[in-house]
Amino acid sequence: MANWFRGRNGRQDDGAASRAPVVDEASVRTALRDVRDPELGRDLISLNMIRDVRIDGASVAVTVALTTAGCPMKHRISGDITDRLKMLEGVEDVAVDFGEMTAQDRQNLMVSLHGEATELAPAFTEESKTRVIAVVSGKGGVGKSTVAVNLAAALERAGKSVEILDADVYGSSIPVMLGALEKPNVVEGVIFPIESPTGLKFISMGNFVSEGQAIIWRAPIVNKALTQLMRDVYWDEPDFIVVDMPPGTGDVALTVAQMIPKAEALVVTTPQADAARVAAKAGKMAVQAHLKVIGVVENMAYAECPDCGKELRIFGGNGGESVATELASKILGRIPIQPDASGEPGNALYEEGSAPARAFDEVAASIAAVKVRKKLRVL
Ligand SMILES: Nc1ncnc2c1ncn2[C@@H]1O[C@H](COP(=O)(O)OP(=O)(O)OP(=O)(O)O)[C@@H](O)[C@H]1O
Repeated sequence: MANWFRGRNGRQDDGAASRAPVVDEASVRTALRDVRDPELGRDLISLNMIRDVRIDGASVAVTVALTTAGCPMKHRISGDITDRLKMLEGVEDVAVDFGEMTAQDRQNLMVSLHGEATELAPAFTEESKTRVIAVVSGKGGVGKSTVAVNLAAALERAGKSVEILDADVYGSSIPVMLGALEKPNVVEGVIFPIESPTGLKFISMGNFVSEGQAIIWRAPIVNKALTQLMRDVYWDEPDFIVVDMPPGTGDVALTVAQMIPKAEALVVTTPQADAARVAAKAGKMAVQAHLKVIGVVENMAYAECPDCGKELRIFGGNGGESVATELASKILGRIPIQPDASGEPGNALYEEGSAPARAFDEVAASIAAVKVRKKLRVL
């Protein structure tokens, strides 16, 4: 504990007798609830990382127990603590010391992050407040992934916390769409969602394989991998998890639907009759797996005439209406064709206020307005 009271400015206590504290320990601990571990996403107090608080006059020193002594986030944590504690009235110097968690501490931490050894992470259980929106489609290429990421962004704009699970293992496009191709952090067997440049958190099998590498696993292996994503990823029990489902009515889509019976299916179609026919089938499969169909999104519904602003129905058909009727559901949104915001890596999100973004805001508002009855957590 040498250098105990050394602040960021490097000033050191000269060993003088202790002085009357300007704050008490409870205020320091309350303030530290605002400081999050950048990797684990929770505050340092609830993670039980603050081990010691010492106050001497205007100097405060804290000891932080890290999951591993070589934690690369050390400096950031130290800076965040210093900044926060210096906001307390009277505090002039802050010193941050680091220690390491014991094996038992780490075990306790994992249980608190991850729940007991249940089949799926707490967010996917019936008792959790998290609503799971499974975005399904019949045909590939109708814009299912585009809808998934833009819906997630719209829910965030509406003030909700959101994470994305890319379950479209064979065609995972979310990492490219969000411009985040890095591998996820794995701490003590827990996988942490990746944060895209815009702040959307997601996890995708695409981040575990090298870019361009095709996934050729057979269905049982894929099912196992998906189970792992729903069990071993640290889903922070956000308000919503948006799942980009595999297209169609195949084995993998069915298994995912069966694994999360509390999920609500959002069916994506384009106006064309062939897309609508298979989209309705995919919706029925979701119903068979006991998912509730929450609504239909008609993507590429029209293009806006640049001169007169009128709707130009480029594709014939009224796919959205027919899917909604067949599934006894309703259309939550019609998304216009707007090619210039899409297609480029990291550029799949429509700009806030643009016509498609506004259409997604309406979809998000309708979904957020649904009242869901959840089971009580069994203690
Ligand atoms: N409203 C839209 N306007 C213009 N282009 C769009 C729109 N929606 C999607 N697209 C484009 O269509 C293509 C397919 O979209 P996307 O990848 O979202 O479809 P998907 O149904 O998820 O496909 P897959 O099942 O093959 O993954 C992409 O290039 C995307 O940018």
